[in-house]
Amino acid sequence: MSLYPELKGFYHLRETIGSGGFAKVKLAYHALSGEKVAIKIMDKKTLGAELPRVTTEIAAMKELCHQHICKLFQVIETETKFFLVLEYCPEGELFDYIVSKDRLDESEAQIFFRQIVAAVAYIHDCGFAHRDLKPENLLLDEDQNIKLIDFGLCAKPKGGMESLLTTLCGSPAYAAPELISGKQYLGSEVDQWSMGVLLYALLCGFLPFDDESITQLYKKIKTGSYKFPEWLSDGSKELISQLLQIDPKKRIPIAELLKHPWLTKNVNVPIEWKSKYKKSLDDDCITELAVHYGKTRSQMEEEILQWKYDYQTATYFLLLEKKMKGKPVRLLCRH
Ligand SMILES: COc1cc(O)cc(Nc2ccc(C(=O)Nc3ccccc3)c(OCCC[NH3+])c2)c1
Repeated sequence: MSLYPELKGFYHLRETIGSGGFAKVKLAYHALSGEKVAIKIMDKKTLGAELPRVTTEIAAMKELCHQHICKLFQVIETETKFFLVLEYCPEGELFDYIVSKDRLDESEAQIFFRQIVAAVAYIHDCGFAHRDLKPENLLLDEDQNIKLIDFGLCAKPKGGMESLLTTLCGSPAYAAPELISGKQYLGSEVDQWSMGVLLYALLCGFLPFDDESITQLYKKIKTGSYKFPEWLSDGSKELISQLLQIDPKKRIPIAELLKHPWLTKNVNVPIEWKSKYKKSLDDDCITELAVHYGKTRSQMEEEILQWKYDYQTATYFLLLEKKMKGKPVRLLCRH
Protein backbone atom coordinates (compact mmCIF):
# COMPACT_ATOMS: atom_id res chain seq x y z
CA MET A 1 0.00 0.00 0.00
CA SER A 2 1.63 3.24 -1.12
CA LEU A 3 2.26 5.75 1.64
CA TYR A 4 1.00 8.56 -0.58
CA PRO A 5 -1.77 7.16 -2.82
CA GLU A 6 -2.44 10.69 -4.12
CA LEU A 7 0.86 10.61 -6.03
CA LYS A 8 0.47 7.10 -7.49
CA GLY A 9 0.86 7.03 -11.26
CA PHE A 10 1.75 10.75 -11.37
CA TYR A 11 5.07 10.84 -9.47
CA HIS A 12 7.58 8.12 -8.62
CA LEU A 13 8.87 8.93 -5.12
CA ARG A 14 12.53 8.44 -4.22
CA GLU A 15 14.68 9.34 -1.18
CA THR A 16 14.07 12.13 1.31
CA ILE A 17 16.38 15.07 0.52
CA GLY A 18 15.43 17.35 3.36
CA SER A 19 13.33 17.39 6.48
CA GLY A 20 12.62 20.33 8.73
CA GLY A 21 10.12 21.34 11.38
CA PHE A 22 6.87 21.01 9.52
CA ALA A 23 7.93 19.51 6.22
CA LYS A 24 9.74 16.68 4.52
CA VAL A 25 11.16 17.11 1.02
CA LYS A 26 11.49 14.05 -1.21
CA LEU A 27 13.07 13.58 -4.62
CA ALA A 28 10.56 12.32 -7.21
CA TYR A 29 10.16 11.74 -10.94
CA HIS A 30 7.25 13.31 -12.81
CA ALA A 31 5.89 10.22 -14.57
CA LEU A 32 4.81 11.84 -17.87
CA SER A 33 7.98 13.84 -18.56
CA GLY A 34 10.55 11.76 -16.64
CA GLU A 35 11.87 15.02 -15.13
CA LYS A 36 13.08 15.13 -11.52
CA VAL A 37 11.16 17.27 -9.03
CA ALA A 38 11.24 17.94 -5.29
CA ILE A 39 8.02 17.27 -3.40
CA LYS A 40 7.53 19.12 -0.10
CA ILE A 41 5.11 17.12 2.07
CA MET A 42 3.37 18.72 5.04
CA ASP A 43 0.99 17.16 7.52
CA LYS A 44 -1.85 19.51 8.46
CA LYS A 45 -1.96 18.24 12.05
CA THR A 46 1.78 18.91 12.56
CA LEU A 47 1.39 22.33 10.94
CA GLY A 48 -1.28 23.40 13.42
CA ALA A 49 -1.06 27.18 13.85
CA GLU A 50 1.52 27.36 11.04
CA LEU A 51 -1.14 26.31 8.50
CA PRO A 52 -1.73 29.90 7.28
CA ARG A 53 1.98 30.11 6.33
CA VAL A 54 1.41 27.35 3.79
CA THR A 55 -1.54 29.07 2.17
CA THR A 56 0.48 32.33 2.14
CA GLU A 57 3.40 30.56 0.51
CA ILE A 58 1.26 28.81 -2.11
CA ALA A 59 -0.47 32.07 -3.05
CA ALA A 60 2.91 33.81 -3.35
CA MET A 61 4.58 31.08 -5.40
CA LYS A 62 1.69 31.01 -7.88
CA GLU A 63 2.49 34.66 -8.69
CA LEU A 64 6.28 34.28 -8.79
CA CYS A 65 7.83 32.93 -11.97
CA HIS A 66 11.55 33.79 -12.25
CA GLN A 67 14.84 32.17 -13.25
CA HIS A 68 16.26 32.60 -9.72
CA ILE A 69 13.18 31.50 -7.78
CA CYS A 70 12.44 27.81 -7.22
CA LYS A 71 9.35 27.10 -9.34
CA LEU A 72 6.12 25.68 -7.97
CA PHE A 73 4.66 23.15 -10.44
CA GLN A 74 1.67 21.61 -8.65
CA VAL A 75 -0.26 21.77 -5.39
CA ILE A 76 -2.02 18.67 -4.08
CA GLU A 77 -4.18 19.17 -1.00
CA THR A 78 -5.85 16.25 0.78
CA GLU A 79 -7.79 16.15 4.05
CA THR A 80 -4.63 15.61 6.04
CA LYS A 81 -1.71 16.78 3.83
CA PHE A 82 -0.26 19.36 1.46
CA PHE A 83 2.07 18.29 -1.34
CA LEU A 84 4.03 21.06 -3.11
CA VAL A 85 5.67 19.85 -6.32
CA LEU A 86 8.75 22.04 -6.75
CA GLU A 87 11.70 22.63 -9.06
CA TYR A 88 14.61 20.26 -8.39
CA CYS A 89 17.79 21.98 -7.20
CA PRO A 90 20.42 19.22 -7.14
CA GLU A 91 23.43 21.28 -6.01
CA GLY A 92 21.78 21.80 -2.61
CA GLU A 93 22.12 24.80 -0.29
CA LEU A 94 24.35 27.81 -0.88
CA PHE A 95 25.10 27.52 2.85
CA ASP A 96 26.79 24.12 2.35
CA TYR A 97 28.67 25.42 -0.69
CA ILE A 98 30.15 28.37 1.28
CA VAL A 99 31.11 26.03 4.16
CA SER A 100 32.74 23.60 1.69
CA LYS A 101 34.93 26.41 0.31
CA ASP A 102 35.44 28.16 3.67
CA ARG A 103 34.55 31.46 1.94
CA LEU A 104 34.06 32.63 -1.65
CA ASP A 105 36.43 34.84 -3.63
CA GLU A 106 35.03 38.15 -4.88
CA SER A 107 34.27 37.04 -8.43
CA GLU A 108 32.27 33.98 -7.33
CA ALA A 109 30.49 35.95 -4.59
CA GLN A 110 29.63 38.61 -7.17
CA ILE A 111 28.04 36.05 -9.53
CA PHE A 112 25.87 34.61 -6.74
CA PHE A 113 25.00 38.00 -5.26
CA ARG A 114 23.93 39.38 -8.67
CA GLN A 115 21.46 36.49 -8.94
CA ILE A 116 20.21 37.01 -5.36
CA VAL A 117 19.67 40.76 -5.99
CA ALA A 118 17.82 39.90 -9.23
CA ALA A 119 15.46 37.52 -7.38
CA VAL A 120 14.80 40.05 -4.60
CA ALA A 121 14.29 42.93 -7.06
CA TYR A 122 11.73 40.74 -8.87
CA ILE A 123 9.74 39.75 -5.76
CA HIS A 124 9.72 43.36 -4.53
CA ASP A 125 8.48 44.48 -7.97
CA CYS A 126 5.67 41.89 -7.61
CA GLY A 127 4.79 43.48 -4.24
CA PHE A 128 6.27 40.76 -2.01
CA ALA A 129 8.94 40.77 0.68
CA HIS A 130 10.65 37.45 1.48
CA ARG A 131 11.60 38.28 5.11
CA ASP A 132 13.69 35.17 5.61
CA LEU A 133 16.66 35.65 3.26
CA LYS A 134 19.58 33.43 4.36
CA PRO A 135 21.98 30.94 2.68
CA GLU A 136 19.80 27.99 3.77
CA ASN A 137 16.97 29.43 1.65
CA LEU A 138 19.15 29.76 -1.43
CA LEU A 139 19.57 26.53 -3.38
CA LEU A 140 21.69 25.79 -6.46
CA ASP A 141 20.43 24.12 -9.63
CA GLU A 142 22.49 21.81 -11.84
CA ASP A 143 24.22 24.82 -13.44
CA GLN A 144 25.00 26.32 -10.00
CA ASN A 145 22.39 29.02 -10.51
CA ILE A 146 20.68 30.48 -7.44
CA LYS A 147 17.09 29.40 -6.67
CA LEU A 148 15.34 31.25 -3.83
CA ILE A 149 13.08 29.00 -1.75
CA ASP A 150 10.70 29.01 1.22
CA PHE A 151 8.16 31.80 0.94
CA GLY A 152 6.43 30.70 4.12
CA LEU A 153 7.28 34.01 5.81
CA CYS A 154 6.87 36.26 2.80
CA ALA A 155 4.43 39.14 3.00
CA LYS A 156 2.38 40.98 0.46
CA PRO A 157 1.21 43.99 2.48
CA LYS A 158 -2.37 44.95 1.61
CA GLY A 159 -1.43 48.57 0.94
CA GLY A 160 1.55 47.66 -1.26
CA MET A 161 5.28 47.72 -0.55
CA GLU A 162 5.08 51.09 1.21
CA SER A 163 2.79 49.82 3.97
CA LEU A 164 4.27 48.72 7.26
CA LEU A 165 4.52 45.23 8.70
CA THR A 166 4.80 44.21 12.36
CA THR A 167 5.19 40.44 12.51
CA LEU A 168 8.42 39.36 14.13
CA CYS A 169 9.78 36.64 11.87
CA GLY A 170 12.85 35.29 10.10
CA SER A 171 16.13 34.07 11.57
CA PRO A 172 17.74 36.28 14.26
CA ALA A 173 21.25 36.50 12.74
CA TYR A 174 19.78 37.87 9.49
CA ALA A 175 17.07 40.04 11.10
CA ALA A 176 17.17 43.83 10.74
CA PRO A 177 17.40 46.09 13.84
CA GLU A 178 13.89 47.51 13.36
CA LEU A 179 12.46 44.00 13.05
CA ILE A 180 14.00 42.74 16.32
CA SER A 181 13.07 45.99 18.09
CA GLY A 182 9.43 45.13 17.41
CA LYS A 183 9.01 48.38 15.51
CA GLN A 184 6.86 48.62 12.39
CA TYR A 185 8.98 48.02 9.33
CA LEU A 186 8.94 47.85 5.54
CA GLY A 187 9.40 44.34 4.14
CA SER A 188 11.66 45.59 1.36
CA GLU A 189 13.96 47.27 3.89
CA VAL A 190 14.38 44.17 6.06
CA ASP A 191 15.22 42.20 2.89
CA GLN A 192 17.91 44.82 2.10
CA TRP A 193 19.47 44.31 5.54
CA SER A 194 19.38 40.49 5.12
CA MET A 195 21.14 40.85 1.77
CA GLY A 196 23.92 42.75 3.58
CA VAL A 197 24.27 39.87 6.04
CA LEU A 198 24.22 37.43 3.11
CA LEU A 199 26.96 39.27 1.18
CA TYR A 200 29.10 39.39 4.33
CA ALA A 201 28.58 35.61 4.82
CA LEU A 202 29.51 34.88 1.18
CA LEU A 203 32.77 36.85 1.39
CA CYS A 204 33.78 35.99 4.96
CA GLY A 205 32.41 32.48 5.58
CA PHE A 206 30.97 33.58 8.92
CA LEU A 207 28.26 35.97 10.14
CA PRO A 208 28.67 39.70 10.90
CA PHE A 209 26.48 39.40 14.00
CA ASP A 210 26.87 36.25 16.04
CA ASP A 211 26.61 35.37 19.72
CA GLU A 212 25.50 32.39 21.82
CA SER A 213 23.30 34.70 23.85
CA ILE A 214 20.31 35.99 21.91
CA THR A 215 20.27 39.21 23.93
CA GLN A 216 23.95 39.86 23.12
CA LEU A 217 23.20 39.06 19.46
CA TYR A 218 20.31 41.53 19.43
CA LYS A 219 22.51 44.19 21.05
CA LYS A 220 25.17 43.76 18.33
CA ILE A 221 22.52 44.02 15.60
CA LYS A 222 20.79 47.06 17.09
CA THR A 223 24.10 48.91 17.49
CA GLY A 224 25.40 47.66 14.14
CA SER A 225 28.58 46.33 15.74
CA TYR A 226 30.46 44.16 13.27
CA LYS A 227 34.01 44.04 11.96
CA PHE A 228 35.50 43.56 8.49
CA PRO A 229 38.21 40.88 8.09
CA GLU A 230 41.37 42.21 6.44
CA TRP A 231 40.86 40.28 3.16
CA LEU A 232 37.78 42.28 2.12
CA SER A 233 38.25 44.80 -0.74
CA ASP A 234 37.22 48.44 -0.26
CA GLY A 235 34.42 47.99 -2.83
CA SER A 236 32.85 45.05 -0.99
CA LYS A 237 33.18 46.80 2.40
CA GLU A 238 31.48 49.88 0.99
CA LEU A 239 28.57 47.84 -0.41
CA ILE A 240 28.10 45.80 2.79
CA SER A 241 28.07 49.00 4.90
CA GLN A 242 25.46 50.55 2.57
CA LEU A 243 23.20 47.55 3.24
CA LEU A 244 23.92 47.15 6.97
CA GLN A 245 22.66 50.62 7.86
CA ILE A 246 20.76 50.66 11.18
CA ASP A 247 18.45 53.37 9.85
CA PRO A 248 16.36 51.55 7.21
CA LYS A 249 15.96 54.79 5.23
CA LYS A 250 19.75 54.99 4.79
CA ARG A 251 20.03 51.52 3.22
CA ILE A 252 20.85 51.52 -0.49
CA PRO A 253 17.54 51.05 -2.38
CA ILE A 254 17.27 48.04 -4.67
CA ALA A 255 17.23 50.26 -7.81
CA GLU A 256 20.70 51.62 -6.82
CA LEU A 257 21.87 48.16 -5.81
CA LEU A 258 21.16 46.83 -9.32
CA LYS A 259 23.82 49.15 -10.76
CA HIS A 260 26.27 49.28 -7.83
CA PRO A 261 29.91 49.33 -9.06
CA TRP A 262 30.86 46.25 -7.03
CA LEU A 263 28.08 44.31 -8.76
CA THR A 264 28.89 45.55 -12.27
CA LYS A 265 32.72 45.60 -12.18
CA ASN A 266 34.39 43.33 -14.80
CA VAL A 267 30.86 42.31 -15.86
CA ASN A 268 29.72 45.67 -17.33
CA VAL A 269 26.15 44.50 -17.97
CA PRO A 270 23.37 45.63 -15.63
CA ILE A 271 21.68 42.92 -13.58
CA GLU A 272 18.82 41.41 -15.62
CA TRP A 273 16.35 41.19 -12.81
CA LYS A 274 13.13 40.82 -14.85
CA SER A 275 11.69 37.34 -15.31
CA LYS A 276 13.02 35.49 -18.37
CA TYR A 277 9.78 33.51 -18.55
CA LYS A 278 7.53 34.66 -21.42
CA LYS A 279 3.97 35.75 -20.57
CA SER A 280 2.55 33.84 -23.54
CA LEU A 281 2.25 30.04 -23.66
CA ASP A 282 4.88 28.00 -25.49
CA ASP A 283 3.47 26.45 -28.70
CA ASP A 284 5.63 23.30 -28.66
CA CYS A 285 4.58 22.49 -25.10
CA ILE A 286 0.90 23.11 -25.84
CA THR A 287 1.11 20.92 -28.95
CA GLU A 288 2.73 18.01 -27.08
CA LEU A 289 0.13 18.31 -24.30
CA ALA A 290 -2.77 18.47 -26.77
CA VAL A 291 -1.52 15.36 -28.58
CA HIS A 292 -1.13 13.51 -25.28
CA TYR A 293 -4.54 14.44 -23.91
CA GLY A 294 -6.27 14.11 -27.32
CA LYS A 295 -7.46 17.70 -27.27
CA THR A 296 -7.28 20.55 -29.77
CA ARG A 297 -4.56 23.14 -29.20
CA SER A 298 -7.09 25.84 -28.32
CA GLN A 299 -8.82 23.53 -25.78
CA MET A 300 -5.41 22.79 -24.28
CA GLU A 301 -4.44 26.49 -24.16
CA GLU A 302 -7.72 27.35 -22.47
CA GLU A 303 -7.13 24.70 -19.78
CA ILE A 304 -3.52 25.67 -19.10
CA LEU A 305 -4.41 29.39 -18.90
CA GLN A 306 -6.58 28.64 -15.89
CA TRP A 307 -3.30 27.92 -14.00
CA LYS A 308 -4.97 25.36 -11.76
CA TYR A 309 -1.56 24.08 -10.54
CA ASP A 310 -2.82 20.57 -11.15
CA TYR A 311 -0.96 17.75 -12.94
CA GLN A 312 -1.51 19.43 -16.33
CA THR A 313 0.08 22.68 -15.08
CA ALA A 314 3.05 20.66 -13.77
CA THR A 315 3.38 18.82 -17.08
CA TYR A 316 3.31 22.11 -19.01
CA PHE A 317 6.03 23.67 -16.81
CA LEU A 318 8.20 20.54 -16.97
CA LEU A 319 7.96 20.42 -20.75
CA LEU A 320 9.03 24.09 -20.71
CA GLU A 321 11.97 23.17 -18.42
CA LYS A 322 12.98 20.44 -20.91
CA LYS A 323 12.83 22.97 -23.76
CA MET A 324 14.89 25.53 -21.81
CA LYS A 325 17.51 22.80 -21.19
CA GLY A 326 17.60 21.97 -24.92
CA LYS A 327 15.93 18.58 -24.40
CA PRO A 328 13.19 17.36 -26.82
CA VAL A 329 9.74 18.68 -25.92
CA ARG A 330 8.33 15.18 -25.60
CA LEU A 331 6.26 13.28 -23.05
CA LEU A 332 7.32 9.73 -22.28
CA CYS A 333 4.13 8.04 -23.37
CA ARG A 334 1.86 9.27 -26.15
CA HIS A 335 -1.70 7.88 -26.20
C1 LIG B 1 9.58 27.97 -3.77
O1 LIG B 1 10.43 26.84 -3.61
C2 LIG B 1 10.41 26.18 -2.46
C3 LIG B 1 9.54 26.52 -1.44
C4 LIG B 1 9.62 25.80 -0.26
O2 LIG B 1 8.82 26.10 0.73
C5 LIG B 1 10.51 24.77 -0.10
C6 LIG B 1 11.34 24.44 -1.15
N1 LIG B 1 12.18 23.43 -0.90
C7 LIG B 1 13.02 22.70 -1.69
C8 LIG B 1 12.96 22.61 -3.08
C9 LIG B 1 13.90 21.82 -3.73
C10 LIG B 1 14.85 21.10 -3.01
C11 LIG B 1 15.81 20.26 -3.74
O3 LIG B 1 15.68 20.04 -4.93
N2 LIG B 1 16.83 19.79 -3.00
C12 LIG B 1 17.84 18.96 -3.41
C13 LIG B 1 17.74 18.10 -4.51
C14 LIG B 1 18.79 17.24 -4.81
C15 LIG B 1 19.95 17.26 -4.04
C16 LIG B 1 20.05 18.13 -2.95
C17 LIG B 1 18.99 18.97 -2.63
C18 LIG B 1 14.87 21.21 -1.63
O4 LIG B 1 15.83 20.56 -0.92
C19 LIG B 1 15.67 20.61 0.49
C20 LIG B 1 16.92 20.10 1.13
C21 LIG B 1 18.05 21.05 0.87
N3 LIG B 1 18.96 20.93 1.93
C22 LIG B 1 13.97 22.01 -0.97
C23 LIG B 1 11.32 25.15 -2.35
